[in-house]
Amino acid sequence: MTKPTVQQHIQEVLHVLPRIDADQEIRRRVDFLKSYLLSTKAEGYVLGISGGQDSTLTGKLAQIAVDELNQEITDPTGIAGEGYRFITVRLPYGVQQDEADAQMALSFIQPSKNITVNIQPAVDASAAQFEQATGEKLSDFLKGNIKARERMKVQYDLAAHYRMLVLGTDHAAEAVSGFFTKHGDGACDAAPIFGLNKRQGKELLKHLGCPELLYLKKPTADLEDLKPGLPDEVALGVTYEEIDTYLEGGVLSDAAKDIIERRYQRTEHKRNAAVTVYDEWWKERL
Ligand SMILES: Nc1ncnc2c1ncn2[C@@H]1O[C@H](COP(=O)(O)OP(=O)(O)OC[C@H]2O[C@@H]([n+]3cccc(C(=O)O)c3)[C@H](O)[C@@H]2O)[C@@H](O)[C@H]1O
Ligand SMILES: Nc1ncnc2c1ncn2[C@@H]1O[C@H](COP(=O)(O)OP(=O)(O)OP(=O)(O)O)[C@@H](O)[C@H]1O
Ligand SMILES: [Mg+2]
Repeated sequence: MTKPTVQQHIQEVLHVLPRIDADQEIRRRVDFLKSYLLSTKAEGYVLGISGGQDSTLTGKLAQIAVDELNQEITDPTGIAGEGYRFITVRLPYGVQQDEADAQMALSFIQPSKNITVNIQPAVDASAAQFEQATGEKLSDFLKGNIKARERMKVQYDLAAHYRMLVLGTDHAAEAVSGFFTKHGDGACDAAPIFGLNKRQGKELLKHLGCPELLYLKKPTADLEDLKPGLPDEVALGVTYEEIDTYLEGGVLSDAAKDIIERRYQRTEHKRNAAVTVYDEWWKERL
């Protein structure tokens, strides 16, 4: 048997299908959220809503899941008095430039409850303490990762307080490039859109009746003070169209392929649990 190419290997590991049936994908991901929740003692899900594509999709699927559970279970008060809930959380760093988009996402999702926590005081305090302790300036880039980890922390605080689970928005186009903060937005209890690429995520949102603006806007991590709204594609040096084509097994330029595969190799540690003496993955070269 011939050895699979790196592209085929990645496609398989990340579970990407070259073609999807949007209704079927919505159904299986909502069902997954419902059955996983039922298999735990948790009373719902928590997720940060940014106004971007991934949290809009993940949030909508979560709300459908809890709504269906509450309809199907004859005594929804059986667990907590209010049935299952989905709590969204707005986590701006001060004032968010695309706050209107985040509000549009919330109107589309119609969460059971929304909470807003301004992460700026906590992030600024962390950065200031770091600088005082080391006597060195923290880069704007690394401060961006503090923002992502602060958002993770708030979501876990809420989940623990309300006896819920934290959702993540990791998907194939993000996983392949390792474009997330380790133990920041990369940390979660369940990742319902895993395996989809960016294009497929758009397709699901379209089927769900999402306002176009929320899936046609340029994806951004929006973490750097000095580069507000920096498009992911600029930071990555490759477009999502190219990443999606790669993940679907399509043909793209050698230059784009090379960027994707180098990123994949470099970020292997992010797609694994902390390395131990029993692991071998770090010795393997694709
Ligand atoms: N080989 C290795 N084995 C095990 N661990 C390794 C390692 N190399 C680095 N590490 C660890 O990983 C750390 C670096 O990883 P990390 O802290 O994630 O930092 P890093 O990958 O440098 O930065 C995160 C990237 O993700 C982007 N991001 C973040 C959040 C959201 C989004 C978005 O799309 O919304 C994008 C962000 O713009 C930035 O480009 C190192 O400080 C080290 O602790
Ligand atoms: N300002 C914010 N408020 C609440 N949650 C946020 C915020 N910024 C980021 N997040 C959380 O971090 C996740 C990762 O951000 P990411 O930019 O990858 O996704 P997105 O904004 O939903 O979609 P897109 O990639 O299209 O911008 C988000 O899905 C969301 O859960
Ligand atoms: Mg974003």
